[in-house]
Amino acid sequence: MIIGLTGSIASGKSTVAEMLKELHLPIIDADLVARVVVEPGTETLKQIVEAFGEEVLLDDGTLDRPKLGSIIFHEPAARKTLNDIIHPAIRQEMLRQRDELLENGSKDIVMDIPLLFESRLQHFVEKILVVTVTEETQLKRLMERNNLSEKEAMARISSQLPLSEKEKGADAVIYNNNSLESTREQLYKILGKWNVLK
Ligand SMILES: CC(C)(COP(=O)(O)OP(=O)(O)OC[C@H]1O[C@@H](n2cnc3c(N)ncnc32)[C@H](O)[C@@H]1O)[C@@H](O)C(=O)NCCC(=O)NCCS
Ligand SMILES: Nc1ncnc2c1ncn2[C@@H]1O[C@H](COP(=O)(O)OP(=O)(O)OP(=O)(O)O)[C@@H](O)[C@H]1O
Repeated sequence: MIIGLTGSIASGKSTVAEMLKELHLPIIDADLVARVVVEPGTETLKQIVEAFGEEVLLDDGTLDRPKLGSIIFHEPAARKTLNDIIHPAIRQEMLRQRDELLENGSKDIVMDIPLLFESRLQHFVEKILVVTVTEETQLKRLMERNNLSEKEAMARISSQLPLSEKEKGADAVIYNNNSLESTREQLYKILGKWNVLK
């Protein structure tokens, strides 16, 4: 079964992905893929520099992620420009990794895709698992984890569909406001129902 793991920024996808890794399930991580496809020398990085200028590069030629983030999380048009450049490359690499895992005999695969709904990638997966939290918890955890002001954190949260909308499109929802044990319990129950935990 191909499981799409999603949620919104700082809702707890990586936390759940870690729990899935402990169960030895293979994970395809869209955020990680998004880093690989912009490594120096790639066509994608070249296009980003053409669109945003040399100032989004660090001295060593790698992408200045905080700089690009500070542009695209505040400007919808700039975000669209970046998405149009980078998303095709991310999709291609994620599908390549999925096909490789299937060829090597993996039956259950997790695709961790933060923008699964925003990018309309529901057809990539067979089941959608949404990790959700209340808005207050999301804001608090994002500010703490990324050391962001409330304004910067809100800009990032507002760049995505509300979690309440994502919950509606889910096959299963994990409520991640409480302890990690509670989250793990919910996860195991869902995997059991889907026959992933035998
Ligand atoms: C803007 C960039 C350089 C900022 O890098 P940074 O290291 O600060 O953040 P990171 O990549 O770890 O992303 C953190 C979270 O931000 C959110 N996010 C990232 N990009 C976007 C976007 N284009 N739109 C909305 N939310 C986004 C996601 O929830 C993601 O999990 C980077 O996020 C990026 O390249 N974004 C475009 C690629 C993308 O859409 N990635 C999301 C997964 S496909
Ligand atoms: N149940 C929990 N209790 C306390 N802290 C938690 C819990 N779940 C996650 N966190 C913390 O909240 C923050 C966000 O979680 P995590 O990094 O898993 O989110 P994410 O959805 O993967 O975010 P992103 O989309 O930005 O990658 C992290 O600092 C994490 O340690």
